[in-house]
Amino acid sequence: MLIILRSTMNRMSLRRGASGSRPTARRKSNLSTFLRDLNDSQIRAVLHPPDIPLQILAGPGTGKTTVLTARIAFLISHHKILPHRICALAFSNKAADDMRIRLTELLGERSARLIKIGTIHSFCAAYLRKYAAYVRLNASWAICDEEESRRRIKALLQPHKELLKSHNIKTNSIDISQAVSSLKERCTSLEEVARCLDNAIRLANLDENTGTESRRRILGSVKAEVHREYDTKLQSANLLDFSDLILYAAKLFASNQSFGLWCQHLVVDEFQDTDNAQYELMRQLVTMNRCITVAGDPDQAIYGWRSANVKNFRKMEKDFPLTQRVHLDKNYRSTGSILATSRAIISQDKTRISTDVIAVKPWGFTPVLLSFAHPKDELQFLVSEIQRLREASNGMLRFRDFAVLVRTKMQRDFVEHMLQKELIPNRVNKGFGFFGRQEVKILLAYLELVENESDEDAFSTAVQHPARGIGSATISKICSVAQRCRRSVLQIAEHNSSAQAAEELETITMHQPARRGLAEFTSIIQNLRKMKREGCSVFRMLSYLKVELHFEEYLQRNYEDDWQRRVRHVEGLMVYAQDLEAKIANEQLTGSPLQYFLHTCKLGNDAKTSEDQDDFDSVIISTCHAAKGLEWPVVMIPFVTQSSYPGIFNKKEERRVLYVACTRAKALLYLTFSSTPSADSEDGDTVYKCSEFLSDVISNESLHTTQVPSITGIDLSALANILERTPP
Ligand SMILES: Nc1ncnc2c1ncn2[C@@H]1O[C@H](COP(=O)(O)OP(=O)(O)OP(=O)(O)O)[C@@H](O)[C@H]1O
Repeated sequence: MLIILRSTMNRMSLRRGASGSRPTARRKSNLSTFLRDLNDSQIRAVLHPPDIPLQILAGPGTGKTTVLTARIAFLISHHKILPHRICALAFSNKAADDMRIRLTELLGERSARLIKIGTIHSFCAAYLRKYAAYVRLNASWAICDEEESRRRIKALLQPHKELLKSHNIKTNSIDISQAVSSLKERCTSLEEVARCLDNAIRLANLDENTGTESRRRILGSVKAEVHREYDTKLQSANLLDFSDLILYAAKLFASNQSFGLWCQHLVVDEFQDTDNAQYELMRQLVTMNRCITVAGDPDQAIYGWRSANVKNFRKMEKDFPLTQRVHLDKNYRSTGSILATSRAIISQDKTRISTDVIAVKPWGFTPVLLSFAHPKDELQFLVSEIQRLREASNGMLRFRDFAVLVRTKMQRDFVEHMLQKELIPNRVNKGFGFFGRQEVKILLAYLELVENESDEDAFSTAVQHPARGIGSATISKICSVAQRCRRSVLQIAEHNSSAQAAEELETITMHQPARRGLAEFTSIIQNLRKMKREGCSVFRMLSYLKVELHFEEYLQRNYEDDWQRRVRHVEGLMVYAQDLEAKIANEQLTGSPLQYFLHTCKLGNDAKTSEDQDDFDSVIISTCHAAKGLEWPVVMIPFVTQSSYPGIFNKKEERRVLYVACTRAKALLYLTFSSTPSADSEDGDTVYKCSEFLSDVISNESLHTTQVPSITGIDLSALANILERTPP
């Protein structure tokens, strides 16, 4: 079969030769040159017939993403599938951006722009903007992000606290938030969620038991009631959380199969991390054409805590009985020694489906494993090692070639603080994203209220920043009036609703300055609405806000230490708005530009910002989860103690987390730990042990060393060879 496939490629090259330097021909040449560099299994996956469902199963660094990109290019250029009839779902915005960049190189900008590439959430949002009415959504619906969702659940849990306490039941809003999203991610439809909630509440009412059983049911009933109330409140505020996006889109596709007709091929990366609801949506999307390609690695399934279900590989085989598999087994990223050490970690799990890989690169430098007395010494060592390697490599290694991967946010802050103290340029890789910064959130809140006047959260943030003498007590009274009178919170604030509401509002005690402040606030919102009606761009709305709120002075007054940085973030937001406008000018936009902008911000916390540009030379600090799909020449993993890996979490999944982290390294890997309390512990006297996941590494001397690599002379050439760089 491969001979036939290779001859297809040759024909493509021949055609290129005949047609000279025409752009299309050049692109074909790009693709055929690209295909020529792939190995046999990769080629088999790229050229697999489009109408036979395909699973690409492979370990880390084996080229899954590379192959998916080439497959899309091949579907378009060889099988003549129109670009806009292909849907490619990536796990993150960054991964989607990278895929589009690679496809632009292979197919040219015009074709690449037409392919529907994005995260599953942004894909759902686009559909729901266009067809909101089909699933009974108000057209101006907005997105409730994780932070807001948690805040809402915390408030709803409050009234149940007494009951829980009286039964000695310990829980908190984080547990309940997780239960809410986990139920939505496990279910495959909104109806199923409703049925599960009904059942939980019915069971609790039937309960006549005492003791543990009774406590379990009370907790179940509280979870279900909070969940139900949370959903009702979201509905009345015209909001969808991230899980709702999937469930509503699934409802849309289930309601009418023709919605999925356009999709002639669905491509899914990181399939191991899809949950049940997402799988169901994908299944519905391809019900008609049944053409689907997925790629994934069960060893890299690290989102089980978010209900990702690795069994979806089997489910797919059942739903699409013709499914075939291609295994990729050559790792192009890491050296042999890094892979061997990583394998010693993951192979401890005897129940895993083995997807072992062979290193294409040489054995290289043995991973460094070191213990320290204290975390400060540990980080000090990493800092001096970064400096030493940069200098010793004569500039071949730059700051951006180093990544420090951590397990928790507290560890991340600790590392960030240390690097800053030592004047090492650094940046945090997603997670605590750009759109979560306070100054950005304030401006977005004003715009959110313009788009959705029922958004109480946006109202609360906007009306209090800058301060107008309106406190949280007044805000919650305004919100209560809105709920009682069934009006939007903005209508109440504007005195622009029923006589009953006006009367109720008069009873709220507000000092004169606060009344004036509220009037000024509503007039700003009115002006913004007028701008929106007149078709003003989001950029102009932001410019207006910046001036009207004297925002720079506000930041200067309130953030003495770092106001300049915050001003830069505001400028960054405005550039983002401008870029997006340029982008949508070429696209068929669904919904209003402002709604599109706001949805993109909510879904784009991991999107590339100006700081992410390749020319920004800084050490990356990332959680292991956020490092998925990425790679760096040097990876340092501090705090590899038993209390962090696995800590209190699921052992199998945490082992995979450490495995994913190690396999991000191309040439050098450092694993360190300290015996005194780790950065995320307040536990003064405990002695920490090295993670049990490293026991097989420790017992095998060929898999680790306590000597740091010398990278002078011959070693420097070896490093250059591994990284395919020119030695200095
Ligand atoms: N045939 C090949 N020849 C040379 N390099 C390759 C080949 N295939 C992939 N690579 C390189 O290997 C590295 C890993 O590829 P890619 O990111 O596509 O792998 P992956 O399987 O998606 O990785 P992971 O699942 O670990 O994120 C990249 O630097 C890529 O350019």
